[in-house]
Amino acid sequence: MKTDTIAAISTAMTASGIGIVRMSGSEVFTIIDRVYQSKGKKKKLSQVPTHTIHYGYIMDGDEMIDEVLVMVMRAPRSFTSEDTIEINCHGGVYAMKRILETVIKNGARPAEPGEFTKRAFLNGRMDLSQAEAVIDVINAKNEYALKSSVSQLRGSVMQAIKEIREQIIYHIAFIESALDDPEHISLEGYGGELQQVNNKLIGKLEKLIASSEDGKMMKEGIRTVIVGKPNAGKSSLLNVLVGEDRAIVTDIAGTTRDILEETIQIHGISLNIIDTAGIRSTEDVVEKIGVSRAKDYAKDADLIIYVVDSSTELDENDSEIIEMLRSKKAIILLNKTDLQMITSEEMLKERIDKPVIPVSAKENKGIDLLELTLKEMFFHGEISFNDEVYITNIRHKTALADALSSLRQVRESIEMGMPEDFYSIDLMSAYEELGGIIGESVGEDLVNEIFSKFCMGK
Ligand SMILES: Nc1nc2c(c(=O)[nH]1)N(C=O)[C@@H](CNc1ccc(C(=O)N[C@@H](CCC(=O)O)C(=O)O)cc1)CN2
Ligand SMILES: Nc1nc2c(ncn2[C@@H]2O[C@H](COP(=O)(O)OP(=O)(O)OP(=O)(O)O)[C@@H](O)[C@H]2O)c(=O)[nH]1
Ligand SMILES: [K+]
Repeated sequence: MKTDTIAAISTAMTASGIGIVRMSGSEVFTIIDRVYQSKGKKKKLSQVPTHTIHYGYIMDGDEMIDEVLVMVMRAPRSFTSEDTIEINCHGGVYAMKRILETVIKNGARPAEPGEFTKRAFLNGRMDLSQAEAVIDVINAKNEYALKSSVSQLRGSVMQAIKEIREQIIYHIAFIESALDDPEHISLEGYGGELQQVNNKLIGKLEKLIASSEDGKMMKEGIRTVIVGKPNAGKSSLLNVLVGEDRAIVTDIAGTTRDILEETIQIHGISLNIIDTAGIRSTEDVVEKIGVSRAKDYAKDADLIIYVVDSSTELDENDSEIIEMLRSKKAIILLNKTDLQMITSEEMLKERIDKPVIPVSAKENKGIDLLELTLKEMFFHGEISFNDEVYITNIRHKTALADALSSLRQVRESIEMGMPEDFYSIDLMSAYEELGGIIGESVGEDLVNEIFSKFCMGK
């Protein structure tokens, strides 16, 4: 099949050690033969075997642009399943752009964002859930996000969906053939049998949908607000937490309001700590801004970390904060335990049923217990990737929910003793809704929308 040849810079558009210009399509060999020159000037890359690497130069006519290594991958043994060439050049922005320009001048066209992966999908190398995992791998910011997206990339979601669909289609086929041929295939007692299977499938869908809670936390991190009276040690604690994994700390300047979101990693779990410039710079957090302001920030949070100075007494400000915590997931960090204790763990536990962790920001103590508590609170104590499939994609979750309601409809129809063709209508809806996840009979608009969110060159 003839396809036009696409080209893009696949590495970041900043100066770096090495840059990659990638090409895929029917004409890559014609194009590379025009622009590549080997050291001895004899070698034609159209003649070399697949998965080989070649040293040489990229030429724009007589002009040498850069010294490069070129990788050759022949169809169908490539990421896109098409003939693919990757030019590894020096990672200067200008050098990369010049090479891209040259291959375009010689017959390639600029790729759209995500177009390489889109081709991999359209050529059947991966299903839609795997293609979507590619972007999740790129965006993964912690260990669990990476693990769950690589597992999806390797087909875990696709596999789970396919197994469920196979069972559904089997029963649709059975009902249809029995209805076509009532003399030979009896539907006597079939409702009861289908009900059992259907209940199992409902259970599976429910489990997958439930996994999306964990999945979302893994992928996006836990939205966290730190509250506490002035001088409780919030900044000190944040510094200690940040210090846990300094290399992966990121500062993301918020686009709305003056919110600063800082992501910290606690053994692979991301906490997106929402901090406000306003609150930070005010001397008297609780008094001046009031609990109501803190409540505003806490409203959308997945977690509130309440820092208490154990060397002082609890006062009415603490009482207000404690009230605010009741309806939320919250962890109390009892700080400054290196000092003489006035407020104890027990005193807090009497007032509210939330985990209290004694810590000392000064001496860097108690942070491990925080990690365990987080795991318990958000991941039911364990995060395993052995047989578990995590749904991290909202599109998948929506499709699963739609399929679930179709299967519940089947259950109801069986309970009400409706005729069998009613079952097969709803089974078919579930089948199709699940098919959307893996990209079966999805519209072109949806496919375009999904891939348009990818980066350039992917
Ligand atoms: N340079 C480079 N690095 C990359 C990619 C890429 O496209 N280029 N990838 C893009 O995301 C990822 C790797 N994904 C890839 C998937 C399949 C094939 C491939 O050539 N598959 C062949 C050969 C397999 C084999 O020889 O065993 C095949 O499956 O037939 C290459 C990369 C990450 N790193
Ligand atoms: N002894 C001891 N002192 C601590 C500890 N944690 C923080 N401090 C001290 O307490 C004071 C206040 O700490 P901060 O981290 O600035 O407190 P904060 O809650 O951010 O204060 P505001 O920014 O005013 O809200 C500083 O002098 C810290 O050095 C601790 O664990 N032990
Ligand atoms: K301070």
